[in-house]
Amino acid sequence: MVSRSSLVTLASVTVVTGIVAYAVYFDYRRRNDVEFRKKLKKEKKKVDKHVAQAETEKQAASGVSAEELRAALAKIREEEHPISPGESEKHFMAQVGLGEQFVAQGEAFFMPAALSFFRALRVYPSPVELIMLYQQTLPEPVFKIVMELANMDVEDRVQGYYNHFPPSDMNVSVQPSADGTKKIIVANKDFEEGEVIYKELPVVADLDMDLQGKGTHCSYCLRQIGKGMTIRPEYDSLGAVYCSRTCQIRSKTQSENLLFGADSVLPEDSDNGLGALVQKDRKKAQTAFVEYIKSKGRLMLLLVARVFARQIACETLKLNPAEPIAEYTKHGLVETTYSIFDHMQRLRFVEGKVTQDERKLLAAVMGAALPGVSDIVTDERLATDVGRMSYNVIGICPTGGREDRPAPDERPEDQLRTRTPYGTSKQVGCGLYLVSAYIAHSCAPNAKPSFPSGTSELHMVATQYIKKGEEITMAYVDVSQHPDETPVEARRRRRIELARGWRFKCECPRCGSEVTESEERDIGVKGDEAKVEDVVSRVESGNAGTANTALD
Ligand SMILES: C[S@+](CC[C@H](N)C(=O)[O-])C[C@H]1O[C@@H](n2cnc3c(N)ncnc32)[C@H](O)[C@@H]1O
Repeated sequence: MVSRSSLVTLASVTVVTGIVAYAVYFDYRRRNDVEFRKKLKKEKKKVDKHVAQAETEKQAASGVSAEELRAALAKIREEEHPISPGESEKHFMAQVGLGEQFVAQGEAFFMPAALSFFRALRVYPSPVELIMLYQQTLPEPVFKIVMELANMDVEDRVQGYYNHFPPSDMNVSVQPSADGTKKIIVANKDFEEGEVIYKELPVVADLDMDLQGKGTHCSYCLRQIGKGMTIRPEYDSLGAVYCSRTCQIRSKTQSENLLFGADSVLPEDSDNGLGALVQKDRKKAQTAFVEYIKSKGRLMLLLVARVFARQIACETLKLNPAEPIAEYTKHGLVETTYSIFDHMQRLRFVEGKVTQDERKLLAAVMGAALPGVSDIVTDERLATDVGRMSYNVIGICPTGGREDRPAPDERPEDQLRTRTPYGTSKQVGCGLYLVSAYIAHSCAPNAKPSFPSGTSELHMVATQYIKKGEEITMAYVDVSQHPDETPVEARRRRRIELARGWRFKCECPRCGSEVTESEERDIGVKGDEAKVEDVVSRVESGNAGTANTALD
């Protein structure tokens, strides 16, 4: 048997790697396509039949050297990878078939057999399920080779993440902090004061609730729109408006259609009339969700919904052979190396609060657009993602922000806080910026986010000379001293805001030199309560534990 702890790790690791990407499609097929289910059953039967024969041929350990496995893995990685779910399914079936044939040839063919089974595993949406099936059906040496390969593959992928992220043209890299407890952003070259270090677009962004649907700002890029210049789609339950067709199309493709639109989510030829069938339910579910988030001001829930929708959109776009995938990859609509899920998983967070009703409302919207996908909205995942979102979003304040934001009516400790040196009260909305999320707070920062194009495009600007290798910092809160404050009061305000919003006691050099012992008390937090997901810290410390030792 595969041990439970190994399976849990494997499950999470495979989720981290983004193999989950195909799940949306496969899950849909499994539920809705009788032929597909039959095919899977047939494959299992073939494998079962083989077991009886393989039982008599059981070998000892794989005995394949690490070098040999690494070379084989490198070769497999160079092979063309199927992109569309249709291609993946074909590839899966072909590789399982090949593997069986090799196994039937006997021991001398165990290595090529294992390579085929491993190729199949790489594209299968529920790898843990398949591994369990492999364990029951494959000769032990073949199973061991498959597991060794899978293990190497996952480890390389997870550990290789920071070789791809941030993209090299952003002039910064992610490095461990001096005490090794977190990750920080470091400059890859020198920057003069006032120079733009990098520009970044948000993965998701939204207007504050009071501006939603008002017609004054673009719902996608958040730009202020002149009177009479708005594009208002015919149907949109959130009341979105746009400044241009480009914004409308990007928004629709990424998340708006699935959450608040009326068009079919699947391309026409894969739709099978589903679109027309679900239209009524869709409108009802959307209206209930919109009413809820507007009345409760649940901006973070809306942003998380957009992340879910964007992930699904990435998968459904791959279903459309008429659309060149390269186009979408160029605009970041389809990720090929690491998915949005991979990125999200690594963000630091404090667990968020989500009610059962909220989960049901969102699941209903998603399920009505694409039956089957609501399963990905679990209580646990939603709470973590809402926590991650609240913890990492940056306030968008073009030209220094606005003055007419309604004062929040929650208690200070429950108010929405976004990272912005201008103060959340000045923002028009907020967004999740993957690179900027890694920047630590300082009360004497060397950089600041600005929005010179009047949109959600963030420019990280050096506010002083920054030397190559130096850590980049920004202020999460307004660190200036207001006219009605003494220096002690200003310090206390910013430290309390940091404690309430991000649950840490600021340890920046300025606080280190200014804060007296008596001021240390009463800010509501002792150390740092934020965390990264267990599986991420385990994998990053090289402790994944998924090797062939997974056998009890
Ligand atoms: C620099 S890290 C970047 C987060 C990154 N995603 C990670 O995995 O470590 C940001 C975290 O460091 C801590 N932090 C940031 N600025 C800090 C400060 N001035 N004093 C103490 N802790 C700070 C907080 O826990 C914050 O969540």
